[in-house]
Amino acid sequence: MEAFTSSRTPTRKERCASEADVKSFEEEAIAKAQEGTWQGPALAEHFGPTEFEKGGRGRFPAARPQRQQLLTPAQLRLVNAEKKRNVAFKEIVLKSNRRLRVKRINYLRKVRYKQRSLVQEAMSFVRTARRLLAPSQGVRLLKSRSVLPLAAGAGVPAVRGSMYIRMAPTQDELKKQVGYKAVDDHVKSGMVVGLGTGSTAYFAVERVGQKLASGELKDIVAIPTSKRTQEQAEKLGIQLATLDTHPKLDVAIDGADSVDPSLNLVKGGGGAHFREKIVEAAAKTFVVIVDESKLCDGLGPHFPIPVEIVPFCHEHTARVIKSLPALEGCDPVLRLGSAANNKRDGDKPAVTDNGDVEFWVEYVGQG
Ligand SMILES: O=C(CO)[C@H](O)[C@H](O)COP(=O)(O)O
Repeated sequence: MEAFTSSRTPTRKERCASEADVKSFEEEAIAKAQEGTWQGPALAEHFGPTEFEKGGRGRFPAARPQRQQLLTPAQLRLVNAEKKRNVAFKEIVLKSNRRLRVKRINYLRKVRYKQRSLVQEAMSFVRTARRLLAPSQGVRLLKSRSVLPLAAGAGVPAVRGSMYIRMAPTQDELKKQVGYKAVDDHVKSGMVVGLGTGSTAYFAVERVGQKLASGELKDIVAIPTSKRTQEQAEKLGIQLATLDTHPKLDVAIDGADSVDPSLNLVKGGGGAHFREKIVEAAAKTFVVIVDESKLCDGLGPHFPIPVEIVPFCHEHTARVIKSLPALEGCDPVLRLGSAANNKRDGDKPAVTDNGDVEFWVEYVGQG
C-alpha cells in the first residue's frame, strides 16, 4: 500500500476520464492517426498521471504482478479499466491505419483511372482531328514516333500504339510563313516593292529587311503604304521612295481582311487602305498574303467594309452611304479607337494617316 504516497486515494473522477473525455480522446486519436501524427495513447498526458502509468512500460503499459499486489481492489479496477481502454485505443489505431490504407488504394485507383481516361480522350481527339482537318488547312497529322506526343494532360505517359500529332501552327506562325514566302518567291534584287500594312504584311517587310541585311537582296527600293510600315522599314534599313519618284512597282505585297473564292478582297481593317489602294494599283504584280481565317464564301458578312471619308459632315456622308442601293442591308458605323488594328477599341473616332475618319459598313442582313 505504500506505493500510493498521497494522503488520500485519488477519486475515480480524478484518475479516470469521464465517458465524454474518453470519447473525445478517441476522436483525437483517430484524427491524429489519419494525419499520421499519432504518437501512441499518451494517457498520462491526456488524463493526468496515474500510479499505474508510472509503473507501466512501453506503448501499452501492462501492470506488473508485484505492483498489482500493492493495489487496493478499487485501484485494481481502475488499472483494469485503463488496460481495457488501452486495448480499445490499439484497435482504434489499427482500424484507422486500415482505413488509411483503403483510402490510399482508392486514391491510387482514381489517379490511374483519370490517367487512362485522359489518354482515351487524347486518342479520340486525334481521331476527330484526323476526320475534321484537311492537310490543306496547315495541319499535318502524323503517325510517327518522331514527333511530340499529343499533350492531352501533363504527366500522362505515352502508351504503346498511341497516336501522335503535330500541332497546327498558330495564326501568327501562318502569317509569318506566308509573309516570308511571298518575299522569297516574288522579290528579286533591283526591284521596286510596295510594302503593305498590317500584322501579316509586317512579316513580309521583316523578310525584306533580313534579306537585305544578309546580302541576299540588293538595290531594293520600297514604297510603304502607311506610317507604321514606313517606320518598320526605316528601322530595318530599307531604302524608301514614293510614287512621285517611282510610279511603277514590280511587286506589292499586302494582307487582306476577307478573300472570296473569286479572289475579291476586303481591305482596310488596319486603317491604311486608302494609301494601299493607290500604291498597289501601280504594281505589276500584287501578292495578297492571308491565313485561312480570311477565306470566306462571299464578302460582307465575314468582315465589315472599311470606308475612309473626310471628317467634314461625316454623318451626312454616312446617310448617303446607307441609301446606296448596292449597300441595301448594310449599316455604316463610325469606327472608334485606333485605326492601327482591326479591333474596335477606344471611344473616339479612329483617324487615318490622312487625317480622315472611317466607317465600317456592316452587313446587317437584307433591309
Ligand atoms: O488592309 C489592311 C490594312 O489596312 C490589312 O492588310 C488587313 O487589315 C489585314 O491585316 P492583318 O494582316 O493584320 O490581318
